[in-house]
Amino acid sequence: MAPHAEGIAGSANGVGTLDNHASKETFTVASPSVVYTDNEIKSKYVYRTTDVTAGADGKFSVKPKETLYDFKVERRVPKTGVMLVGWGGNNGTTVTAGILANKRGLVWDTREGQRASNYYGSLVMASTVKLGTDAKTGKEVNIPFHNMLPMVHPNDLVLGGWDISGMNLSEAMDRAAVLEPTLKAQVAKEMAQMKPLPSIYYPDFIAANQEDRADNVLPGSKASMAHVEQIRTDIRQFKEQNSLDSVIVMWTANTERYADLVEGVNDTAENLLKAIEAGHEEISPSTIFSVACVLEKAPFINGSPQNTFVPGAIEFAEKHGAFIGGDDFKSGQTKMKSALVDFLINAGIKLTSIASYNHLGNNDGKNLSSQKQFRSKEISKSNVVDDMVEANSVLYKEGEHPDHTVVIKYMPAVGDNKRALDEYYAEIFMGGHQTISMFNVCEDSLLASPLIIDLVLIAEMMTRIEWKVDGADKYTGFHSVLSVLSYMLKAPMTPPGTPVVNALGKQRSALINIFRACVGLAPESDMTLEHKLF
Ligand SMILES: NC(=O)c1ccc[n+]([C@@H]2O[C@H](COP(=O)([O-])OP(=O)(O)OC[C@H]3O[C@@H](n4cnc5c(N)ncnc54)[C@H](O)[C@@H]3O)[C@@H](O)[C@H]2O)c1
Ligand SMILES: O=P([O-])([O-])O[C@@H]1[C@@H](O)[C@H](O)[C@@H](O)[C@H](O)[C@@H]1O
Repeated sequence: MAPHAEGIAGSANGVGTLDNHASKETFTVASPSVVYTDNEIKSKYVYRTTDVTAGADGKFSVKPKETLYDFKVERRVPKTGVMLVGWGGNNGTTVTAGILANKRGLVWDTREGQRASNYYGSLVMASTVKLGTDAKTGKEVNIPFHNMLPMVHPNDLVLGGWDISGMNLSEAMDRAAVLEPTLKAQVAKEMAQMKPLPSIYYPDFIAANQEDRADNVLPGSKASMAHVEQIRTDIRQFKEQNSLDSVIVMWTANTERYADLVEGVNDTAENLLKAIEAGHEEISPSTIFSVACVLEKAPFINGSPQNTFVPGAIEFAEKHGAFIGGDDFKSGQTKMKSALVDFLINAGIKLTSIASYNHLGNNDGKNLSSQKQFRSKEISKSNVVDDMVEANSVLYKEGEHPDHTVVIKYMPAVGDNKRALDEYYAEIFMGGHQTISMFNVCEDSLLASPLIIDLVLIAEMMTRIEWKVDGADKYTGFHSVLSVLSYMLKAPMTPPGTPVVNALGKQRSALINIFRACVGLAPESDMTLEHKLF
């Protein structure tokens, strides 16, 4: 039997009892619209939008609209496992060591003195949200985002996964060269017990320079239902061996080339299954994982830029009511871009060119040194400004957009410490120009690992939220494509036909206000009229 993935035991004391660090419910909503039972939080929520209709005269008719929704949140926090595809990589080893260190409260020596475990860079674990204002003092009351709803705590996550490299996680952590030796030494023994499951390897989808790592692969070098069934078995065994209630699967393996969209092959769910059975060359390993996860009802998130979710894969997820999300962690250079572009354009400054260069020396960079894999990344890094540009018809005519170039170079010497150099060039008042140059050293895996945690915690939370229009009989889940994950992703997937939002501020507000709605709270508008109308 294939070696099973030894996860991190989901307990602080290592004897199987789950030290439940789940979010402490630090508030109760006192409202007739919110009902708490032992198992659920039920809320009635008035969703207010504004319908706009363009008249023949070019003027808009604007009509406020109200929809009453019922939300239901399951309060019981499940024992949750995470299976990483690419577990032996820089991100996989770093996030595993990070969770282990946090679970054990490790501190370690560095040249700059002692450092302690934390979850910095995680929106869920290290950012706060405004709950409201103090009824007496009028001061803002802010709470950790993690406490908005009953969420899994990352310390309780059980980790496992697959890798085409059979190296145990301690050796792989050394190979990644991300963490301090004094920290690695404290987790090495436990990580040496963790061995990735053999994975699917179709050489044509990743760079040829990855071949020397591929010593832990399943038989077969192209799509087959046997691969789907093996991944399903792996997920079931992992769940059973660790007594898990749920499993989330995350692709943090190498960037694949784009799959060609071929009618009759990956355009529909039915054709996709047939193409897998026929061993079609255009079915990628990541798409095989997505099909297997859908069949196991394990949410599957793509942290890389390739088009894993071909139309047939999306339709397959929709048909099974399973959750998928992606694409491509938004960790450093692009996260900065989506914030800066949001600021510049919303300040009425006409951005006219963006030059985005970076070089890095990790294995991701090595894989991206191959043109087809780079192309996947170039696409995800380039589309991140589209919605912000299209929203401003004062600055940009129809179809007009800033020049935008993306360059990535592989420079082994810098390892995981990616150097991002950006230039933003803009037109300002009366023919002036503004040039913003930025040199941003991103320790890539230390920026991406907290995003992996956020994606897992939020995706898991979304499996425990249901909704219905008030008066309807049955509750149902959110759409299969979890666009609520967009804040963590460069090329956010949305339900087919719905708009993509890349503006970082809007993405964060959407997530927070959806969580607020689940406990019957109005969106946070920051109007603070209570401080203006008196
Ligand atoms: N800041 C970041 O690190 C960042 C940001 C955005 C996106 N990403 C993406 O995340 C992914 C992982 O990044 P990384 O730095 O950890 O890369 P990495 O190369 O260190 O790790 C990838 C791992 O995937 C394994 N692998 C390749 N194909 C596989 C398969 N079919 N099944 C299982 N394992 C497979 C490799 O052996 C390797 O261990 C890359 O696609 C990268 O583009 C990373
Ligand atoms: O989020 P971000 O820093 O723009 O994106 C990063 C790129 O700049 C880098 O070249 C690539 O190797 C990483 O995988 C990641 O995608």
